Amino acid sequence: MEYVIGVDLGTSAVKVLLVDRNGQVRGEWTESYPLYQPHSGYSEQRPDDWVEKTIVALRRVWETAGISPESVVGLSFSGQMHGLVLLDGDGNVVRNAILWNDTRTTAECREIEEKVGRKALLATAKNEALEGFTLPKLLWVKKHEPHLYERARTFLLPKDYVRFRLTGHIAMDVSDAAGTLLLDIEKKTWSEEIARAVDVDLALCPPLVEATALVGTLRPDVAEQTGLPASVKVFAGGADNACGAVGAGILAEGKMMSSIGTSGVVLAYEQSGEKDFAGRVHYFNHAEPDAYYIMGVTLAAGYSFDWWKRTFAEDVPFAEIVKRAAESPIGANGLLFTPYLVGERTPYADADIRGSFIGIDSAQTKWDFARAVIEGITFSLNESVEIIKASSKTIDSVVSIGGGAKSAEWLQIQADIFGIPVEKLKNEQGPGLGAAMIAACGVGWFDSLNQCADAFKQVDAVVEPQSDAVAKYKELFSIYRDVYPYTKEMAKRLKAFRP
Ligand SMILES: Nc1ncnc2c1ncn2[C@@H]1O[C@H](COP(=O)(O)OP(=O)(O)O)[C@@H](O)[C@H]1O
Ligand SMILES: O=C(CO)[C@@H](O)[C@H](O)COP(=O)(O)O
Repeated sequence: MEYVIGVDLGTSAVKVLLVDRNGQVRGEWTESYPLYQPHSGYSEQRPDDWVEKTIVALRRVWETAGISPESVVGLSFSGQMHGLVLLDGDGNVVRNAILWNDTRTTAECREIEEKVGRKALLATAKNEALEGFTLPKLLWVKKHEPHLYERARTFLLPKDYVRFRLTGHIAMDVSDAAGTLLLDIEKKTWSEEIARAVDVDLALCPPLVEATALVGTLRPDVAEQTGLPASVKVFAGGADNACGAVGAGILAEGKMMSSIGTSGVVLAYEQSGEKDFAGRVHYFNHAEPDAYYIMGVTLAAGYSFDWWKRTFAEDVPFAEIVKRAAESPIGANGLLFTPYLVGERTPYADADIRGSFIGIDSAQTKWDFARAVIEGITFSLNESVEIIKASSKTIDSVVSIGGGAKSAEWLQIQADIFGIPVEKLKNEQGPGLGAAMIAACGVGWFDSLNQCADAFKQVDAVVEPQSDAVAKYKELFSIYRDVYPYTKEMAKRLKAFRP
């Protein structure tokens, strides 16, 4: 039996899946790494942590599955998007990576809007200047750490850096490059116009490849460390949301995905790259060549849940917290939560907003708070569902992936808040599966990602919305929506007191 490997470089951990020709997951291994948040709004990771942990996970996955490593024929990647990795001329990392959920770059976003022009930005990059994207981070380093910027010769995104270290080849795939704000989304080339306007040398941009492209094989030293054969074919791979969409079979119009990882994402397939969504949603190239997707992003989805657990119930496992939270009624006995712990993206592009609990009552317990957190995260995702529905897409169901899809109770809350049936897959690791599917097509097992998805995607259950719950959540959602405008100015005034 032959196998392929999908590596998902997430924000909380690297998750490696070993998959056979029938799409059965034969092995899984996860290695976590720290996130550094020295100030409010800052979020960094050490790129070499990603490499070290990926190498450990690649060895452990075949060892624990008890297979011969010689039977692994292909490998590909899915990665957290937008993070800036700067390399010097010798391929060494110049500073810690600045991640997608780092919001220190509001001034740089305004600078991009002013110099490129919002109209030109939306025509070429198809997206607004948001703090999370890569170009504002590049400009921040240029302004605040000029000595480091001068040393930089190339910039990469997180999974591209790991792939470079594993194969020795420098490249960035188009689906991830779409999140830099430097890509001409329709032409799939670096935009000279944007680079010139903000005075960034295009020589910093790496060669572009499709997510499905073969980029090389493993370096001999990496083969030795991982125990895998040096002949393993390595395919570029894509942005985690693009790969999540591949793994969830979002490869045709009318299909939608919700992902609750560290971030929260609601995504829909888009055949054309020529539309104008006026920046209301992110509009990126898919991992499938010549396809696109639109999505809305909640910055702190699983991250809010993580924060709550860390702060109020450290020793209680996630699954147990969800179970206890589900015992609290819909609306958590009158408590509402907004998940703006690190600012927000969709629908409020606001780096200064912070979260709230509204309606605290002496009768509430800590499990009401847990329920409010879970509901608040899902309300935030529902803002994106509403925008996508309004963009004239007919959506019959949503495929749920990510850590948040592990709990049946949370899947029911998603179905009830979205008012749409929610599909649960056998394995919630959509991005890792999508990466494995890219490798499976690359080594010739399938002719197309669509054909591979038909064989690999395994729906475990469909969770139907319950009409009583849908009605109650509709009412709660309208209260939830009022919290942002009422707290916006207060959050700005509190900024001076944040660490
Ligand atoms: N059993 C569970 N039930 C619900 N949510 C969970 C469970 N286990 C983990 N999570 C949530 O999933 C998140 C991790 O999801 P994951 O998709 O692995 O994230 P990432 O890709 O960002 O590393 C955690 O932050 C946590 O909030
Ligand atoms: O910034 C975005 C998408 O624009 C995030 O979705 C990142 O891609 C990180 O994803 P997770 O670690 O939550 O999977």
